[in-house]
Amino acid sequence: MDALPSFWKGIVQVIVKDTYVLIPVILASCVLCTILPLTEKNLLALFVLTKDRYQAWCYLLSGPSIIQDGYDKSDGQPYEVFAPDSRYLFVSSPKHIKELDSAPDTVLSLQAASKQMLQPRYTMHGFNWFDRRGTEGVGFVRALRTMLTNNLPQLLPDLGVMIRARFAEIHMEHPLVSGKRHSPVYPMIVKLTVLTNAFSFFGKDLAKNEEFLKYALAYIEDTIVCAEIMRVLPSFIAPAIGSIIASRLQSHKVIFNALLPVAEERCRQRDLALAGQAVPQHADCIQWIMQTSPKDNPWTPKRIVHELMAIWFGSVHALSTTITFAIQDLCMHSDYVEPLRKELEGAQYTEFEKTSRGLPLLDSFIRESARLTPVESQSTRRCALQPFTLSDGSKLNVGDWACTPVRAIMQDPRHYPSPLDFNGFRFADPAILDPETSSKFRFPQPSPSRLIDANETYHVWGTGRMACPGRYYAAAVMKVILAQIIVNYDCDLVHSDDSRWITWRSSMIPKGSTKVVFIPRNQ
Ligand code: HEM
Repeated sequence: MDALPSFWKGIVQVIVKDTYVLIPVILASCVLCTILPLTEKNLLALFVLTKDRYQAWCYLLSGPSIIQDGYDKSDGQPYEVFAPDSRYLFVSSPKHIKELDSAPDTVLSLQAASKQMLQPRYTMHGFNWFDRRGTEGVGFVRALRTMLTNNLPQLLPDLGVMIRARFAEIHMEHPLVSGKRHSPVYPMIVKLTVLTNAFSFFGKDLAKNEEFLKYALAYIEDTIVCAEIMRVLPSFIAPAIGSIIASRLQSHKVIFNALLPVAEERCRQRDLALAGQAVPQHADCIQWIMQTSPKDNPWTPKRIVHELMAIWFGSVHALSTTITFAIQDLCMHSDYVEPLRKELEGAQYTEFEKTSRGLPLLDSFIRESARLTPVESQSTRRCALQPFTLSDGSKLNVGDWACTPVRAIMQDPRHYPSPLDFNGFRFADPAILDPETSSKFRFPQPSPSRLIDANETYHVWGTGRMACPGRYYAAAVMKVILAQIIVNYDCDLVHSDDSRWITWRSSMIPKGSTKVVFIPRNQ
């Protein structure tokens, strides 16, 4: 809640009050009592219904612990969890996960699950998002997975300079308390991520446009809150309320209107190029999304902007959350700072800027932080568009979701020895450290792995053929931002014992009130 702007805070506070949970349940019980004869069977059915609905609403506030509880009791078998708007079937065995991954997109759909989560009709300027993935092509995967990743060596040096300067500016805005600046770390990192992504996706002109950046940030917050309101409303009233909220939200209109003329100009240049004329070259997401749209039915400027808005949301939220938790881990585990600095101050960083790969110690540190505090406890979401049955007989009805309990799997001692201990170099090869340094740390995994690896026991990026195509970019940006902090500042949490996050559904969101003291090293 701390992470939300004040207008939305009020609304969310009202929604999550216990009364809101109980009133519909009590009213439904009263109605049923009056229309059904009070037999023992009916009373039992009523009790079960009331309990199930109560538990479904509890999921909103206690999702991660409900998912963990189900995992602990399931012994590797699929188990169900109810939310107010969905039934989730959690699967964790490699065999069942493979079955999800192999199901056709017309049966189990990531796109339909994302549509339910983000409510693009109301939050993305009326985006008519198809349930079935690939209906209008999946060019965006190549745009992000290949073109954006290949462009990283051109981006990284500029990003480093820009992040360093902007971080210092934002830092100076924070109040001095007993001679030290107390920085609210989550809002600070969200601002930096917005700037970084705007530069990488849309180029330096839009990244310099303060008004655009302000609304690009507000758009993330508005989307989260508006989509949540839509999801908990009864379906008969949702379209009316949704239209009212959408008409009052400024951010999605401003973003749409800022991107539309750029997309129109790019489409005009595309047509000129097809007619054999010379046109300017561009290397940004607007261009790549346009280029990878279906050849036989190229996207209109409006369709390109809708796609960019969807990618924009996905790119800022998870990225800023993961970086924030990694900074907090850096504060709490300061023994890692020295070897990390050594890695970052040497030739390895120059090589990283040239290739976008490497920095294995920082890579492992971020992977370990995301393992213990993943932004999501639910991954690999697939909404059933048709009934589906797993090999053990577990059924998904139309509208149910299949998913994986990512946090529970990543904290399972069968996959991760000492699962609740933070071992920042857990995923690194001990041989890359000198023996004296390596003796100070533990390397409990049997073999090293990389931050971008998506495998059977690490679902932060999803799994299988739909694993996040933005993860190469995300990993590189996380390294640039953290490198700037590690090299230029000593950092410490102001109240290290306070809780650092809130949960909503299956998400863990850093508290906006958590403060970090960043002391410039050159002071
Ligand atoms: C730490 C940051 C990020 C995390 C944890 C993350 C996580 C995920 C996850 C869990 C999925 C679903 C995969 C599945 O269900 O199998 C996903 C999909 C996706 N992500 Fe990311 N992501 C991150 C950053 C990004 C960034 C920066 C971009 C854009 C540059 C991006 C673009 C996408 C897209 C477009 C999809 C949909 C893929 C498809 O439909 O095939 N993500 N991401």
